[in-house]
Amino acid sequence: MAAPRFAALGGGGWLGGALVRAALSAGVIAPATTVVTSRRGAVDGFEAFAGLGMTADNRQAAAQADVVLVAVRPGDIDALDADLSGKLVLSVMAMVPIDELAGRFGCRRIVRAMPNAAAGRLKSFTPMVAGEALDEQDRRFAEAFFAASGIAEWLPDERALDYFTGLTGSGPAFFAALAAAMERDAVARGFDAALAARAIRQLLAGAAEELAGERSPSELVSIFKDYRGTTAAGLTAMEEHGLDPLVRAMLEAAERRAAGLT
Ligand SMILES: NC(=O)C1=CN([C@@H]2O[C@H](COP(=O)(O)OP(=O)(O)OC[C@H]3O[C@@H](n4cnc5c(N)ncnc54)[C@H](O)[C@@H]3O)[C@@H](O)[C@H]2O)C=CC1
Ligand SMILES: O=C(O)[C@@H]1CCC=N1
Repeated sequence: MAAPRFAALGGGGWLGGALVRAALSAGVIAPATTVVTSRRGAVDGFEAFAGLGMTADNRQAAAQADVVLVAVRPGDIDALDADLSGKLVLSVMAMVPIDELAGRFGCRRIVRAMPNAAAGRLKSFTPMVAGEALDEQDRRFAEAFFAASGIAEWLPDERALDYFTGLTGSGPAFFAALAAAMERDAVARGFDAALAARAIRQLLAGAAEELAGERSPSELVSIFKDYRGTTAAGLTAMEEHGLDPLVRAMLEAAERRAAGLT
């Protein structure tokens, strides 16, 4: 697959930058045919990719591209001046549906994708939804682009993407919140904050590797319950204090926000 002319609008940001660097490193796009836009016109983080273009001019960058990534925050979309008609558009913006993208930017070939904060570590889970006008080559390109920063999978429709926006898009923050709560508890019990921080970071790194192994999360929970020891006591307390309803409320709130209902 030859590298297309590519423009990343807002590509200097956290997520856009991670996606573009991953795709450049994987050879899905090429520095000489890629332009990253930012408000200032130049951003750090692309030093390894000689020949890559940078500009503040979204309209011009998009006009010269075949494929356009839109990676600004939803609140910045009104100020985004670009005509994307005739382009393959990849949007990672939460809360901006395909119909709205088509209406604002005049595009028809649209992929909405929802990577997560692990994209920079090439460990994103990235669900994608295809707009109606996509052809097979567009689908293959989107798969290659998002697979460069993790695992990319198609979902059937935007309702499913709204749910996954909470589940895996926001997911890293939910684990961060649990870890931060454990850290706060240790500090409240009088332990040194730096010690608590080191302990929790190592705990998370180890637990993540273990959970990515052969045993599923529910298998691991069940194995630990069988000991009828300290872990089982803590797990039972989690259940008794409403773990499942808490998780349901958390994911429903994120989903409703993704769907524009709150
Ligand atoms: N950070 C995350 O974990 C995830 C973010 N997203 C979506 O990705 C999008 C970007 O999020 P982040 O990268 O986290 O935000 P960010 O704030 O780091 O990046 C957005 C970038 O767009 C730039 N920008 C704003 N207006 C611009 C304009 N008119 N022209 C050129 N550049 C402009 C900003 O200066 C900034 O560098 C959001 O729409 C968000 O919903 C989706 C999934 C996960
Ligand atoms: O919080 C947000 O709105 C975006 C979408 C998923 C992760 N970050």
